[in-house]
Amino acid sequence: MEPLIQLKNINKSYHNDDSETLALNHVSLNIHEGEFVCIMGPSGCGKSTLLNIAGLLDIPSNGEVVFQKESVHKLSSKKRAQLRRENIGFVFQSFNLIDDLTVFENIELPLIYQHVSPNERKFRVEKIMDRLQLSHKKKAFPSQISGGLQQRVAVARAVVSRPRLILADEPTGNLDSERGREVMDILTSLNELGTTILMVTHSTAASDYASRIINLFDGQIVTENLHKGK
Ligand SMILES: Nc1ncnc2c1ncn2[C@@H]1O[C@H](COP(=O)(O)OP(=O)(O)OP(=O)(O)O)[C@@H](O)[C@H]1O
Repeated sequence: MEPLIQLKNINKSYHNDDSETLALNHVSLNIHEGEFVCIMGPSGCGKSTLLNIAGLLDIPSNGEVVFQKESVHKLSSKKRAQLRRENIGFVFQSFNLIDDLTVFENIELPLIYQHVSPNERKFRVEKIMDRLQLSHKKKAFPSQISGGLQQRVAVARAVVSRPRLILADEPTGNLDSERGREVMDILTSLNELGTTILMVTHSTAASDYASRIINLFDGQIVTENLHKGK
């Protein structure tokens, strides 16, 4: 079976003034539909850069990204954005919630992009708010709720449209262990229904949920392990 995402010999450098940082160095990686892959490694080793490239938010300096058989560098940025919107849900550290939309409206947004009917939108948003214990905050604005609640809103928004792929950067980072487990349980149940998950974390409690763990060091993949029992 064709992988959902193929990264072929990717390099990514950032140029600032007269310095250059090689954030990814000859990275090749295939992610298959239905996998739950975790990327780990020390701060600055290139994890977020890898996630941004796999999520079609950024393009590599060299190498090729193939997403659902489409060679991404051949696509216009508009087509790339469309592919992203239709297929990928993001749970990122900066929650990117929209300040002047309520919790309900933030979660509803991906469904509006997908032209889901208002009744179905209400049903799905209420269901996920209930699951993540957010219902009592549905009319609040992001600035009125804690960082942990904002993170759960970001998770709800990422999963409500049932994307084919979820990219998560430290999805449990701002949460206590019980709330963290709730988020991981949701990601796991989506994965069991076929959603592919690519997650970056420092937390071994979170990485325990993955079926494959990839360790990055200094922009390179150093080890890849299939998780026991998965
Ligand atoms: N926009 C940028 N401009 C310049 N350098 C950058 C930029 N983004 C990342 N870098 C550099 O690229 C390298 C990889 O960064 P990246 O954020 O991908 O690492 P990371 O493993 O996700 O780190 P962390 O765990 O701290 O989030 C680092 O040296 C970082 O300083």
